[in-house]
Amino acid sequence: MTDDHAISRNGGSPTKQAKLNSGKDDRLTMAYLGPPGTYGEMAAAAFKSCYNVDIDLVPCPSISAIWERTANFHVLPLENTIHGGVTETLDCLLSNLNPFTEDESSIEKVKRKRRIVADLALPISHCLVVRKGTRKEDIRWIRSHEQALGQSSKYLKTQYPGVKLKTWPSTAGAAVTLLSPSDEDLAEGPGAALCAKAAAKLYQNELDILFEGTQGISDNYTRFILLSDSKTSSTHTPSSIPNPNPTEFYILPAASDIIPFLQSSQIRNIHTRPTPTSSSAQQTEEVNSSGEVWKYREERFPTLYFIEVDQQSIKGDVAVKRNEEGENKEWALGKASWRVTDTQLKAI
Ligand SMILES: O=C(O)C(=O)C[C@]1(C(=O)O)C=C[C@@H](O)C=C1
Repeated sequence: MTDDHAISRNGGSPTKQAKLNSGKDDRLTMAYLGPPGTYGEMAAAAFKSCYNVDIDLVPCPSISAIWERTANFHVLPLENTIHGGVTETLDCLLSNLNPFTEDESSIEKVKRKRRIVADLALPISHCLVVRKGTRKEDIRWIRSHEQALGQSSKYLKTQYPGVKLKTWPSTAGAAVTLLSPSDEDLAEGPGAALCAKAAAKLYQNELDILFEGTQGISDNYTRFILLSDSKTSSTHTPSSIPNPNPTEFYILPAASDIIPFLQSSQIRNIHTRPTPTSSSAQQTEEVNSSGEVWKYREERFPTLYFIEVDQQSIKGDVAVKRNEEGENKEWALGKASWRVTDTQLKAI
């Protein structure tokens, strides 16, 4: 597997990237969040195990780098039991609603064709790791992915009040920074990282686990989604059991677009994200009684909606509406038609 820092410096090995970009290499590729020891790596291994063909795992240095990477499959964390939606993932998915432009680059066209095909719920438990010899009372800062810090916020507030929290694109990447600290880190004193036990084990000669389970509860899960383009999903079928109750995903540009879904189906989930550059902002304003120009909420706080709908509950109206209004009104982002089960996950 490629070293994460090599990727962040070089954008991946030139030969491999050239092959991925050219599409001439027949081998299938799956982009996920590296370096080794991330939860994303575990999710990718689980999705990969459901295919009967060999798939090259392509580690990427951040969630947005996964989205920018050309590959047959993309593995993204979507939501977490404690900390909710993974904002970087939602922003990547919602960027598919950007207005189409004539001079759109080929990667933009490729990104528009990606659809969600499967999901899994990975159990998440974080370890607090330090360089060997560092004691609890020495720790001046703690680094991890925003989600791991958020999931552990109660523990961090009570056990490490006043300690500086630093974000990093991945949990395992945060642990790696302890191995060769930057000048800035050294100046701030000894630090710690939150990561999976798998990452702590990879560096067990250099790192110690000071505490296991910083998220505080045992039933903590992160849901990962698998995306692929229609050509890949039509030619490669997973061996996993189809989801008996699949869900469909949509991006909606206005809150009012949720109404037909509310009337005609069961909504399982709604995530919202601000979109300052969104074309959905309405250019309407009126003068209020004190002569002040009142701008509508949509204009000052433009928002996109990512909704998940129970497919079996969708009644005719939404289906008809979909055909009538097409992709200008709403964007279908695919369907989780299969799932890696908890039993399959345990076996990996
Ligand atoms: O940093 C990692 O190890 C990841 O796989 C990312 C990620 C996330 O984005 O939510 C995945 C699972 C955990 O919730 C923490 C971090």
